[in-house]
Amino acid sequence: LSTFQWPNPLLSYADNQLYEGNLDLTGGCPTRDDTTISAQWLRVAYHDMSTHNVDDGTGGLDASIMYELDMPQNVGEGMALSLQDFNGFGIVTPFFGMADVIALGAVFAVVGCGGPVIPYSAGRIDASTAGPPTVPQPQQNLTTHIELFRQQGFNETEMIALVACGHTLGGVRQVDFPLIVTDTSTDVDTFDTTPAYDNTIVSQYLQNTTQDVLVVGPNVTTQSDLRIFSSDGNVTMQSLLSSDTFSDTCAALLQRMINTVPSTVNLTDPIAEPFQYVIKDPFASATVTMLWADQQGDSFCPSTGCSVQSSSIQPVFFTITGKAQNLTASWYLFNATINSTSSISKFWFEINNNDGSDPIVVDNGGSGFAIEQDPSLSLFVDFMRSETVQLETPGDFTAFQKVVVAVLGNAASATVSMTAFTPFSTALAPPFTPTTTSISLELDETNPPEGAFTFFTANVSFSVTFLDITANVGSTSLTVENFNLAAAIDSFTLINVIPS
Ligand code: HEM
Repeated sequence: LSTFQWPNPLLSYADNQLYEGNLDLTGGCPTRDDTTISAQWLRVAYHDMSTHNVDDGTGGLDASIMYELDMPQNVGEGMALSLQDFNGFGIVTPFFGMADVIALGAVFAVVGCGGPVIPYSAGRIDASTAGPPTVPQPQQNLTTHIELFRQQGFNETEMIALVACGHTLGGVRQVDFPLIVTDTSTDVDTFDTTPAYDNTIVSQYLQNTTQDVLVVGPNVTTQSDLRIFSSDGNVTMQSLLSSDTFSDTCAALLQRMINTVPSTVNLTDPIAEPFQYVIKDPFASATVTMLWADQQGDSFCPSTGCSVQSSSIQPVFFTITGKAQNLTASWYLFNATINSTSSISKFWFEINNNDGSDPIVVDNGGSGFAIEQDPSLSLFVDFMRSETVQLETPGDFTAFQKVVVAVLGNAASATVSMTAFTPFSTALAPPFTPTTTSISLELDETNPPEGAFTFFTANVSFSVTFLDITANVGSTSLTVENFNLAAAIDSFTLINVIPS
């Protein structure tokens, strides 16, 4: 059973991205530009983190890499390409920025090529300027590398392992490092013979069969992997010959790497398993019931709560992160009709195994899933009245969301507005920054007031994913923050307008 306390928008969103999200480009460890997408994503995460300074707590994984691509240490087409991938996913939100996406990318990179599942935390804060040029470069000496890794928070042993944990993927690109890869017929000289996230980088190094050009390349000055790997007499590399040790060591070090953030930033607890799924064992003949209580003072529901059984069950399609953990799960869906006068104060669930055992109560750690409401002023997005409108004229297709907001209270005199968040940047190159626009809502002519509710509406573009909605009545103001429009539109009515 889950220990996750609802509501927690950041943890919920991170959990959803990790287990059911869009970042699934790395499954099967696909090749791109003669390296792998995973290699490109992991390198971005390391370079972004490399601006950390343990001495003053500044820098770290903060998306400052978006402003650092012209620094020589960040050469390579994989950098801009990866950031374009991340922008294109459109998953940044007002509370989940590019730095969180870069860190999530590292998790997907490693698991996509068969490596361990790195427990993921969210909550990074995006920088708006470049950090210092502190990414290690191959021509620097060992003393410099030890000092750069110390500044990033890693000791010498950790430095050796972390480089091996990185250089199990990808390789060195000839056009960017012509003095390291001298054969101009080579595009990318890979560090080892397998694209997989495995310890071949270690075994081939120890067997003297390595092809890593940062070990055996023609230029002694740029043999940085050789200097680093051998710096403790190969003791650390020997320990990584065990694939379990390699996997565990890399998972721990890469988790620390992606959690290296400015000291002012607080990350969530790590997500090591999906906490939205409270039924852990397959309950073959289980019945799942949703219960709810009405607002205090009203007595529409019996004291045991109103209840409804799940109306349908859908399979959960897990990302590679879930698949790597051998997870299977189902969504139980509910259709509850709630009395508009007595309303709802909280809901919870009961799972009955139908085998004579006591039902399992899922009630958010005892408090229930509380819905806060102020009877003098409340608002919500009305999923039933909201529409996805598609206009199909020959040669032209436009679509938008008609968002309908229900306002309870003295709504005739209300003014309603919203801030719309668009995650995608239309820039062709980094930095990619989201945009917000202000929209005022009008009284909805097509939906006259009903019960105690008045309906307001505005059209928003398809690229908008999150809304902050504010209603003002007299001196009272109410804002619903971070409404996930992208998730809601699945439930909107689809209207196709095809002019004759
Ligand atoms: C002294 C430290 C390091 C040096 C000097 C170094 C240097 C390099 C160089 C020169 C490349 C070739 C880049 C290109 O051609 O695009 C490279 C690639 C790469 N590095 Fe490092 N690196 C270091 C540490 C790390 C660490 C700690 C990680 C991650 C944990 C890492 C991850 C990667 C990855 C995944 C690639 C392959 C990129 C691709 O194939 O697109 N490196 N590194």
